[in-house]
Amino acid sequence: MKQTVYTASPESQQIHVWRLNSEGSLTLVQAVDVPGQVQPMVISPDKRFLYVGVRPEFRVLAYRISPEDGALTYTAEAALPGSPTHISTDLQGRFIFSGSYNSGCVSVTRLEDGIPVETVDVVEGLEGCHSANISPDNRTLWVPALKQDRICLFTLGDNGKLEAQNPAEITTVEGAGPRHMVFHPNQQYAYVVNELNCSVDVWALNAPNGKIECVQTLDMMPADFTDTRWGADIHITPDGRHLYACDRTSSLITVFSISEDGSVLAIEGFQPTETQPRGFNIDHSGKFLIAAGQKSHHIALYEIKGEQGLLEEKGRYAVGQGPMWVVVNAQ
Ligand SMILES: O=C1O[C@H](COP(=O)(O)O)[C@@H](O)[C@H](O)[C@H]1O
Repeated sequence: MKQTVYTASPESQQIHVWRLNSEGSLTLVQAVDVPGQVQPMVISPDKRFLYVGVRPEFRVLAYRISPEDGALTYTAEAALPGSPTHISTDLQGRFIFSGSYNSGCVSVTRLEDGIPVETVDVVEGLEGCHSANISPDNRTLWVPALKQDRICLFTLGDNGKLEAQNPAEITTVEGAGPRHMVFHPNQQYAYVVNELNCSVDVWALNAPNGKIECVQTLDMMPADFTDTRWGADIHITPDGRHLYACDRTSSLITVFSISEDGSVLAIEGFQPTETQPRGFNIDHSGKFLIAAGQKSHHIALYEIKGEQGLLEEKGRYAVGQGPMWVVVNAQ
């Protein structure tokens, strides 16, 4: 398996393309100058395109990915109705979703043979909208509205229209601030990092009462932490055994183990990382984690070790200014 890591650095308007070597190192393949401050990124399900959200002119750009070395070639773009805070696609590569914190909306952009064409729906009134996450059955879009302590649930139509479900939302405790989330590979649980109180909620997708239910809430900070909580990102290994979430004030990545059925998390340790880790990701073999330091202007590569999934640093690399998003492609 050939793997490529992409990092976005909005302050220097660059994407860095890295080959992930199997022994645990990165080799720079390309530094791409982007026409705008590049923030969120996602790879198309068929692995042919990297989509990136840019500002101050709100757009999604599509870069074609070279099957040889992962290098990028600018291909197309489409306008977005709000500043892109997070972007993702549906599992069939028919639509791009963009969540906008500052504009308080989520939008759907139609793709034609991988090319972004037009906005087909916008839902407003989602204060602090921080991400858009399609469920493993490609049917329900989960959209955390951080400032409203709720996650809105929409059914994705074949035409890309979003229809509020009944019930239309699930709610966190007051002041939690749901931000990013991931699904367990067994499709039974979702894990949400809450930015403002630095907790992680475990949501059962098919609770016995037929509802989506929060079955565990865990404080992700060390017991003696008293500073301002500022959670950011969350990722799970492909085998569903380990979960990681980061806090930007402490520059820590919290390491969780996950019970066999996915329902229970336990904290295994805390990994100090690059300053202000706003984004990180895990490779497709589940062996490596790459974290971006928004204030250190470096990324760090870690090996995921043993039963507990603790992290061992393998190297750190200078990137552009203000790196904040990491995605990994496997070809
Ligand atoms: O994590 C955060 O994100 C929001 C939105 O970010 P933006 O990059 O889309 O402007 C930010 O305003 C908030 O302060 C921060 O904690």
